[in-house]
Amino acid sequence: MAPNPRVMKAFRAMKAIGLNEDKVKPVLKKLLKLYDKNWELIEEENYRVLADAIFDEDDSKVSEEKENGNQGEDFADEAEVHDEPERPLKRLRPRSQEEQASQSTVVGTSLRKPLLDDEGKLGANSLQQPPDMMKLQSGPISPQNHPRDKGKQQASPIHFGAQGISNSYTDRTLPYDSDSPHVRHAYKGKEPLLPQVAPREKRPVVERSPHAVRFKDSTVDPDGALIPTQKVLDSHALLKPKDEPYTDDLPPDDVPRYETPIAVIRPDSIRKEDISVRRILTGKPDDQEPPASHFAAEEDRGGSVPTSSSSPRATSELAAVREGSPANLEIASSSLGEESLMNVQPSVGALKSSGAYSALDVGGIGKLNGSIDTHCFSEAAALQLPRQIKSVGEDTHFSTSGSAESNGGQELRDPESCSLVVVPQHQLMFEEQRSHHHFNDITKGEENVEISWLNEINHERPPSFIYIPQNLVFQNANLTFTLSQINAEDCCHSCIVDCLSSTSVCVCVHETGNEFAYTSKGLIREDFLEECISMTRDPQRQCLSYCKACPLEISKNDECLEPCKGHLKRKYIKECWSKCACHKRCGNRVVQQGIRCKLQVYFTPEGKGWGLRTIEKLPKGTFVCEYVGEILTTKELHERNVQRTRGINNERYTYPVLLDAYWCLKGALKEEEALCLDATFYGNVARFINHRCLDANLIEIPVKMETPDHHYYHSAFFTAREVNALEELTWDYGFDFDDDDHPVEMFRCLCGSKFCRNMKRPNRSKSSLR
Ligand SMILES: C[S@@+](CC[C@H](N)C(=O)[O-])C[C@H]1O[C@@H](n2cnc3c(N)ncnc32)[C@H](O)[C@@H]1O
Repeated sequence: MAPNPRVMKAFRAMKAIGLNEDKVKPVLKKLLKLYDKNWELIEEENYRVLADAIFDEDDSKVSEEKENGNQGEDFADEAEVHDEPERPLKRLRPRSQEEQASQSTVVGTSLRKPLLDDEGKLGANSLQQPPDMMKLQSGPISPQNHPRDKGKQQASPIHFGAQGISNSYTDRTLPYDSDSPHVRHAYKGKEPLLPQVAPREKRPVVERSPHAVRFKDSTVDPDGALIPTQKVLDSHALLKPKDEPYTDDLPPDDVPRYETPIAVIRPDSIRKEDISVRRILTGKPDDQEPPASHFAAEEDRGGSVPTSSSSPRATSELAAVREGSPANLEIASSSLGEESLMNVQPSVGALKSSGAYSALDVGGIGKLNGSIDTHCFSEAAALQLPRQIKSVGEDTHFSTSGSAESNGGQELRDPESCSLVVVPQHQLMFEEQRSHHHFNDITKGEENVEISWLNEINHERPPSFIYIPQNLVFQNANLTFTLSQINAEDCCHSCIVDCLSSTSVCVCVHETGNEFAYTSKGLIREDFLEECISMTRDPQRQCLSYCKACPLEISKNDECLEPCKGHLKRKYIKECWSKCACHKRCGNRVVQQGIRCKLQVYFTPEGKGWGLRTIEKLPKGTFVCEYVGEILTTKELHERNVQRTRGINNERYTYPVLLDAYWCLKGALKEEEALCLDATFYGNVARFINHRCLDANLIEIPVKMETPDHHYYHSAFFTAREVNALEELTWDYGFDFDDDDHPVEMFRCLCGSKFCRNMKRPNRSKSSLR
């Protein structure tokens, strides 16, 4: 006779909580008798009464259990079960009573280890639990977190407490009924977090417990969270007597370690009030996300998200990314600081098809083979990635009722629906470490310092560009940095270490009036700086020179060559370089040392887009950064501008810097010598410096280094005054806003300076016009 499916189901439910058939059979028989074969009563609440009865029996009548355990009996025929009424093993009580009972009735019960099923798999919820959690379970269950209080309870993995546990079934275990939406879990001593959401402890079980079993095949936990499960290769490693207590001891060396990753993907049903959601933002304007500062503040409060550096996880992780659908990668962290992170390793393919790929490309992050470490969100905070995890809960049909049997993790395994990237533990650890601190570094590690970016205003992310720390020739620029080109008289030979403190006269200062531009503290000398500032700002002191045939005008290829509009003559700095005898750290080498101050790219609240600010106070004369970009000839620049106006390559452009300080010194420049820098596609952090009319806090000063040719030099920014921490760094682009002939479209100036030259700006007050 075919086995009764209800019996089989009861067995399965009990097996999931570590009760084998031998134990279940006799009790089930009794219950059937007792309830007059009313299966509904037995099946109710995931066989609660059955489990309770077994535990009661277990606790009080060990010997009786043997007697009742008629293992040979066939449950297929329920009619064979005695009709004789018996004392109920456990009465179904009203909830209030049950709660009381569970609070008061604490009996010692040994730990039960989840058993393997027939296939050698662990039960769907057979997650081990670390000792700290076990302890928590030994306390009384409170009405607030009573598992039956739907909407308040938090789910838990199937497990048993480490010490004495309540005799209440709900207190000690939770049968996982794949068909039942009523999954109940007890989590004593914890505030309930979410309805239908796996508890914090559940996800990172493997992470927290080095010897925990790792799972491979995906299944869905009762809360809809995805829990990959693993077929255990060596089941002996896990086959232990059911009642054997858990141990914290590491498994012996001969026990195979299961390195297969575990990951849990949460549906978006997570209540935001219950958790701190660290979300990788979408580009969607309607997606309201907490600002990055919120996250940072949360961490400052000893928040729940540890950094990877402080708590590297003990396992690899796995994540599902739904191809082709925008998604939301989330990190959830509870206020309890329990479960904290989700490491997401979306496939590059999936990212490419979404907005994530371009997001990752910012600062070259995408080069990290698509690995996203969401740890870094304490720093990164607002990096935008597609909504992927959200769709896991909604679109990929992961059952929130947790039907492992019905889903069986199929969605995860289905290449059509999800793209899984399984990252071996060692690799993840490496990538984590590698990417954690660099994830939000817009320089992608190219500078001495990391430069984070932050958008507290909206969901825009920094524009895509390739970060280069030094200028690169685009194509036709005539630049040769040969040593032979550098004359001996342009280099210092008698300086030993630091030219600034050298007793001999450094020849490198010949060009700059026999005075170094720098102080021993690495700042620009006050008088040098003031001279530069006044030559730039003071119209009386401005010295313009005019080319006979201006390269800028020639590059326009107009039929009628326009006269030169004039080029500002400027002071410049000459730094020592490779052919000099001094030390690399010589005081006359500042710009070539690269960025030293703490900077941040941030989204300006005034509507100027992204901007650059300092996050530390900067003294006057501090070198901030160089303007780095592609070195173009003016002709190449003109061609780019034409393309932009025609809508080709018309992304938001930066304003190229003309390297024109010496144009008039050499007579007519050859086409390939008239140079400029364009940071639109390749550039450094200077591309984010916004314009401010006249009283900008940065001044740009030409710096000569490796080439004696005047047509090429470095363009370096120094602070024109002391700049406070968090102040935006600005630079006067030198625009004439009324020049309709400007090669690139002029923006409406929002600099806020009382000297603003943009007469058409909307908020210009009459007083400022006077
Ligand atoms: C070199 S980029 C600076 C970075 C730019 N804000 C961004 O988001 O990438 C120059 C562009 O910034 C904006 N911008 C710079 N200064 C501005 C100002 N004072 N007022 C309004 N927009 C400004 C303009 O859109 C301009 O085209």
